[in-house]
Amino acid sequence: MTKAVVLGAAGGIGQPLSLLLKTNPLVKELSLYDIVHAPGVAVDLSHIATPAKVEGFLPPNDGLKKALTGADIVVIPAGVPRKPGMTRDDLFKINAGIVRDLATGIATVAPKAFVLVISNPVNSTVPIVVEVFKKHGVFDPRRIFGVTTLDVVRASTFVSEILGDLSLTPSVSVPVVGGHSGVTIVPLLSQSTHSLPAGFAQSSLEALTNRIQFGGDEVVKAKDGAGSATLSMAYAGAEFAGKVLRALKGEKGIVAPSFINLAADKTGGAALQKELGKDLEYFSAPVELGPEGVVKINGLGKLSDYEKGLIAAALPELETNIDTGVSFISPAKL
Ligand SMILES: NC(=O)c1ccc[n+]([C@@H]2O[C@H](COP(=O)([O-])OP(=O)(O)OC[C@H]3O[C@@H](n4cnc5c(N)ncnc54)[C@H](O)[C@@H]3O)[C@@H](O)[C@H]2O)c1
Ligand SMILES: O=C(O)C[C@H](O)C(=O)O
Repeated sequence: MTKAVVLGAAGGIGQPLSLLLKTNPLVKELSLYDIVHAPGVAVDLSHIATPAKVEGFLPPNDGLKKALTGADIVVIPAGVPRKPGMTRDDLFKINAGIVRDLATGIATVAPKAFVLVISNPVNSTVPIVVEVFKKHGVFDPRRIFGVTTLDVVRASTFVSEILGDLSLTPSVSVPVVGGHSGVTIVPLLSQSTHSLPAGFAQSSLEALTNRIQFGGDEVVKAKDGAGSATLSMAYAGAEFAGKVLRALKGEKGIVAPSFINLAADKTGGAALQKELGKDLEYFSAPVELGPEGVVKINGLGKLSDYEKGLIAAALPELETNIDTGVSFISPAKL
């Protein structure tokens, strides 16, 4: 009986993500929690003819506790989205407290659940969840994930557009590593399953890289004050959750990039830190998933000189973002 929980389920991401989870045959129970509207969203979804039993909860009467009881996987899209002119870091003031409180609930009620963090800024909110779990003595680095799948989805789409054939998109795979904001998003286009056209200019490569790094801004601008990516994020979140669920069921060899604590695989994490030349505690890298979460952190593979430069440019901002998250919960550590 696999139980999935969405925290922030009535929001722009939460609703379509809950819809997609309701259609996933591996989900047998789906609990929706939000500070508003979750019971209504749950009743609506409950009429869909798929196996998952859906329930919705609000904060009163121990709603969070009831939603989380027995959870196997918890996805968190709770929090405020960007408006034009804002960076993801501008969301920290509000979202840090939201994520801390929800993480406290998970650490108390469902400490063994897989936690998938969507709320921005991911580079800081994941360390917040980890520090909360450490404080409760229930931290398992293999089970806490920052969802960076939207960057991978964008990279596949944009490369397919350049190749002039969107039908290729499902098979185009580009590793995207680092973190989830601006220059910390590092697409490794030299490792794309589908090569860019012969003679693709360096200036075009830089423009494509920039588009992947700032794809979120493209949506924020187009929505013109009405928020950020919701539908593409719901798709990406359901993709990643689907992989975690398949791994949980015992399927082997599933690999997906995710922003994780590098203690999840001590050997792979140390090797990655060596490659980076920096003892970062967190990084988004391709990880192999298993029934207990992260099995193996893969290295970066062969990088072009341009990609080496992108990684070097990402490291200082990543380090600052991580410190911001850690010190929000554990100021004495820094
Ligand atoms: N990781 C990514 O790639 C990615 C992509 C897109 C958006 N995001 C982030 O996801 C978050 C949500 O975006 P959105 O567009 O769905 O926003 P939204 O405002 O539409 O929805 C957020 C939901 O969270 C709920 N919420 C607020 N505080 C809560 C709490 N304490 N407990 C439970 N629910 C609470 C709100 O009521 C709302 O329903 C934002 O922080 C956004 O930046 C991340
Ligand atoms: O850009 C944002 O603020 C939302 C999200 O992180 C995205 O990449 O679309």
